[in-house]
Amino acid sequence: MEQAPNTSTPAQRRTPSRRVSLRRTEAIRGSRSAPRSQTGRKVYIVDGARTPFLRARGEPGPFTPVDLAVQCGRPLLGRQPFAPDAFDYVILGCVSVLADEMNPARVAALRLGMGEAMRAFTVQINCGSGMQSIDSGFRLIEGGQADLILAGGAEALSHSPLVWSRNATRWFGRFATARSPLKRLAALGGFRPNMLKPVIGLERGLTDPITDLSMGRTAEIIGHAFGITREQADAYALESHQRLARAQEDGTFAGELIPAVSRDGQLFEKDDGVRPDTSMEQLAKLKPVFERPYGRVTAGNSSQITDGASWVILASEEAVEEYGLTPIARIVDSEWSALDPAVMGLGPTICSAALTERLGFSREDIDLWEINEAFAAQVLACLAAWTDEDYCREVLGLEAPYGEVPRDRLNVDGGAISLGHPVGTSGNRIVLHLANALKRRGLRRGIATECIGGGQGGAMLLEVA
Ligand SMILES: CC(=O)SCCNC(=O)CCNC(=O)[C@H](O)C(C)(C)COP(=O)(O)OP(=O)(O)OC[C@H]1O[C@@H](n2cnc3c(N)ncnc32)[C@H](O)[C@@H]1OP(=O)(O)O
Repeated sequence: MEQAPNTSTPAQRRTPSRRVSLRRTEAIRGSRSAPRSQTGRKVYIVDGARTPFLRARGEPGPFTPVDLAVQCGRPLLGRQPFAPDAFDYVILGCVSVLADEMNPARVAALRLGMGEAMRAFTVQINCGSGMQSIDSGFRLIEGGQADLILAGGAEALSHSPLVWSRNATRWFGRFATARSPLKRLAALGGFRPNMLKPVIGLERGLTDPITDLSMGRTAEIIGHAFGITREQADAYALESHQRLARAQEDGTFAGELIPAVSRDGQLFEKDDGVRPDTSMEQLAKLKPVFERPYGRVTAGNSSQITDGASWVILASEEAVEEYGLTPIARIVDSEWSALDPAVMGLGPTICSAALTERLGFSREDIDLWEINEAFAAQVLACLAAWTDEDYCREVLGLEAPYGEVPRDRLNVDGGAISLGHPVGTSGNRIVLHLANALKRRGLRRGIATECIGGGQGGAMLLEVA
């Protein structure tokens, strides 16, 4: 394992420089949660659905986060043998909440006709939000406080709010509160054209506020530390597109993907980020985006900026019996970890290893993996870390390397590089897809895991019921 480089971006140079060292991740050992007993009630994933994932194309897309949640939520609720008001809670992950959709969980619940008595809350833990919503529901059912929960993620990155500079906000405030025409005229005099330049919301949102590193830069850091080459990252990205294209062709997403219709009647049936015809040659032509000229992270091997929503229905054993539901998979347990934000992409290595260790499983006991593809270099760095003796000993506290995850067991139907990454949704989608993929392939046990901007990781272990 190489020491990470001490490189700096112009943004970093404005602030005191910060040494980035993987050794600092040792601190994460203190952040693992204490072993939990397995005496809680059983929690099942009984159904779920998502919208097509639609690329953000530089202008607000046809759906807001709540629109998306409603688009796949309505048919999903319609195919259940119970009424929508039978749920105990609606929980929704959403990172970029729109000002006119505050607490989107509750807005979605009401628009879905789940009744005024429906309790609903929104969770935000950056890219972990969609998985956090499932975990929050899991804990409520496990602890006996609920029997049926609708847990989702909804994100419309194309609608990311624009953030104006402080000067502009101050000026808008003064102008809006000026009580007389004279005062309004005076306030108008303070206007400067450069105030119209927004601090773009999405770019800031994809930059860590503590280290001032973009998410792409954090992938470069760990890619460099674990010796991931540009060719390896491109080959991984190519395979992601090929796998998604194959899954789309062979009907893998039937039932999981529900078409969406915009207010002006346009039908969206398929994920539109996939490039079935991309090649190593085309990928090789793309310039590094985050570290020029020698970096390995390009538009071709990064997750795409996308709009999309996903829901899963969680049920207790009692609810399964009462409504005659057919479980897809059981949530066995979950784990969260925290680490240096500059190497946030390694989050999955820590929480997944801690989860299997706590449950008495080894890496070989896991039949399928969904590791959210934030960046190819980031996923590959995680895989390399698990085979690195020093990393496994020093960071994960393991006596031997955690082991290799075979590529044919990982992200078998593509991932965020080909499909897109609506950040508050992806964690939900990978859990739903893992459950379906385990069942379809007749496999037993899987882990869905993801890195989380800000320096965290989340993992959830499922078993086919
Ligand atoms: C915790 C976490 O999960 S962290 C992750 C959070 N998410 C992120 O950080 C998002 C990461 N992704 C990004 O920021 C953006 O996708 C970027 C900056 C990498 C690229 O953005 P854009 O430049 O808008 O990408 P875009 O899709 O337009 O592609 C740029 C070019 O590459 C080309 N391209 C992209 N992918 C491919 C491909 N697979 N094959 C061939 N060409 C490709 C496009 O055609 C385009 O070419 P053009 O300019 O000639 O039209």
